[in-house]
Amino acid sequence: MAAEAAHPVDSARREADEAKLRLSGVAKSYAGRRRGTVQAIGGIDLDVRPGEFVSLVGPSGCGKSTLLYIIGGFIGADGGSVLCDGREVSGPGPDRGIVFQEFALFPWKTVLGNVTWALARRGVSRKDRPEQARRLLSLVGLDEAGRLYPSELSGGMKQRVAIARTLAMDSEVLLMDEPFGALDAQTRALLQEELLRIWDETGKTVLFVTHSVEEALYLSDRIVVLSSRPSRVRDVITPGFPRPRTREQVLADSSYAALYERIWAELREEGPA
Ligand SMILES: Nc1ncnc2c1ncn2[C@@H]1O[C@H](COP(=O)(O)OP(=O)(O)OP(=O)(O)O)[C@@H](O)[C@H]1O
Repeated sequence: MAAEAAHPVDSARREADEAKLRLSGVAKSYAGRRRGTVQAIGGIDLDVRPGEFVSLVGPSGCGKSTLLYIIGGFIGADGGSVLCDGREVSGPGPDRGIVFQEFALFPWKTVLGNVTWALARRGVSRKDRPEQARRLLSLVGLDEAGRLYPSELSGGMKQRVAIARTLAMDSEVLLMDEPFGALDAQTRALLQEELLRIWDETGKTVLFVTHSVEEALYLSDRIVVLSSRPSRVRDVITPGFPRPRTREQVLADSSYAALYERIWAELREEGPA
């Protein structure tokens, strides 16, 4: 006997239950000193599934960073709700790690010290920290750099340490705010490849803010295009390039050019915030 087709309402409910992150009507305004109230986010609904890689693109100033900080629990929303694993987010938590564009390392600690700090915060025993820190540094390609200080590192190396430190927290959700925005093109391409490898190895759920349509297309399962301020979800694109993927395969895919043009056309229409 043929299997019964799932009832559409049941499958919608199951998908919702499985959401790692669930944003419902998230809104945020800032009280400006000179400009009056700035309504940054107008009401965002979005579900992110466990292990999914989702990118957020949108015009400058539309509230992408704000949204990430709300999900991280660093600032509160004025309206709506954010659920992580079905629990309301009310502040920062070990289930959500954040990587910023600016590397935010402790300059007085070595590379190893920066990563060990995060392991200590997570409650890893003193005995196990050096071994785990070395494993994480190896994962981001920094086996030899443990004794160096941040001032001795290139931008790309600093960002690798920042990623290792966030991985040390072992958060299931990684919130990444233009993590490669300050890097040169070659380093950026290398780190994109490494991020995909790490994501594949660790199964993290990633929400990734970027200004680069190429980057979003290469990395993501889904791309969320936000409108200009007060931002809403304007479009959600599922590129569907096979995984594991290489940049060359993605660029050569017959649907790449049309997707690229579609996202750019939407961003052009929205204009700057
Ligand atoms: N602390 C704040 N106080 C007042 N206004 C703020 C504050 N933070 C952000 N804003 C305003 O809220 C809006 C959204 O800012 P946000 O940095 O979240 O946008 P973004 O999409 O990440 O920008 P970009 O693409 O340029 O990085 C902007 O108009 C910004 O000026």
